[in-house]
Amino acid sequence: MSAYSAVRSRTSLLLSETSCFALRSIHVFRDVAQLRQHRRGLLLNGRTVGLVPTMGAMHKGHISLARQAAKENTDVFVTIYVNPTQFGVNEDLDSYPKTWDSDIKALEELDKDLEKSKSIGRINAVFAPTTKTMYPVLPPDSTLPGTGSFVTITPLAGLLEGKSRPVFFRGVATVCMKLFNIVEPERVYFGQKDVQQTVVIKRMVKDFHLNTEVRVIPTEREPDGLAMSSRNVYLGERRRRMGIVLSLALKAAETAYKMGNTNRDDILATAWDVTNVMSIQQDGLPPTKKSIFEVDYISLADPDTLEEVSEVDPAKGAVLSGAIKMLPLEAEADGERLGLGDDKVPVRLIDNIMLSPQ
Ligand SMILES: Nc1ncnc2c1ncn2[C@@H]1O[C@H](COP(=O)(O)OP(=O)(O)OP(=O)(O)O)[C@@H](O)[C@H]1O
Ligand SMILES: CC(C)(CO)[C@@H](O)C(=O)[O-]
Ligand code: BAL
Repeated sequence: MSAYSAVRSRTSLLLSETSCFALRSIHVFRDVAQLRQHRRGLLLNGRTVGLVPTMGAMHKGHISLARQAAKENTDVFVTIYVNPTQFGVNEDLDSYPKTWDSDIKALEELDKDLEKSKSIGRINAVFAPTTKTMYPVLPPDSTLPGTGSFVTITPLAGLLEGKSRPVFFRGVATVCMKLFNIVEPERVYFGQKDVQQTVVIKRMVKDFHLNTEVRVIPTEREPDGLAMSSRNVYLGERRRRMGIVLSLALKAAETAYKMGNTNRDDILATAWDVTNVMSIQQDGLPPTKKSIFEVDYISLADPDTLEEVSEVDPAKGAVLSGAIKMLPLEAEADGERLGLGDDKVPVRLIDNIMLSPQ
């Protein structure tokens, strides 16, 4: 076993047994009290904390959030917690990818890079709580109306993603309120990819007078335009190729807007043309070649309220967003590279483009 993997496996062991330990320069906390004590020390030394909430399964999108946080704060705290209350009862909580060792490795590599580049900020801590820590009184409830202490942000939480995932934003707002209360960060970092989440969190911070600044960081994409997402590991080569349909559709609609079109029907028709053509093409293929997807929604909405607009106000711009479901493959082709779960898991992909004010 290499020295590195020895450290890593020791880490996994320690994670399950202790409440706080240090990985080279990064502190790992499991409990609230130790984290608060550590955070208070930073505050007394005039240091600032940027919080990056994640569910782990790190990719370049997460790293870009942490990198930005290190530009604007002396210390970055990353949380890794797969929050049960944001998953509906039939959603993918149990199969959500968990990659602790490679997550920590990615954060350590980022931290080394920050040290080399003499960044003002460094990765200071990882908070990886247990569910008993995050939900200390009642077990997490994913049903509606649900029992427990929740933060609900209406009507925002019921729009767009909220129509298909009715408990999602209640769970997100609730866990983020807990994380913000525990860490008391100067700034919190969220990705543009989950645009509705950023709008919900900004509303929560404003309505509850939370003493933190919400920073939204651009979407990291693969070279062909697919938004990076932890769930992309479920896409084998065939579904992965088809996964770009949403970003292509949104790009086409953005082009219509940039050419001066502000009418909803015209802008959205451009996006639907792309999804319809690609869908018809797939329908004509044999089961070993096709990759079928369903469009959940394509939306053109106000950037603050996320209510649908019939005309883009050029002074304000709009959010163009969508969600598709990549369905399981009907049949596997010989020698085909499959994704995690052998392409049998339906995968929800979301994406958006901000139509900027003109
Ligand atoms: N491609 C991306 N670019 C920038 N930020 C991202 C990207 N993907 C995720 N993030 C942000 O990282 C944070 C943590 O997200 P999360 O751990 O859920 O990863 P994810 O890739 O969004 O996973 P999922 O597959 O569940 O959508 C969120 O603020 C999210 O918006
Ligand atoms: C913000 C978040 C970490 C809350 O669990 C999650 O919704 C995510 O990863 O985007
Ligand atoms: N990235 C948001 C978390 C989720 O989709 O469950």
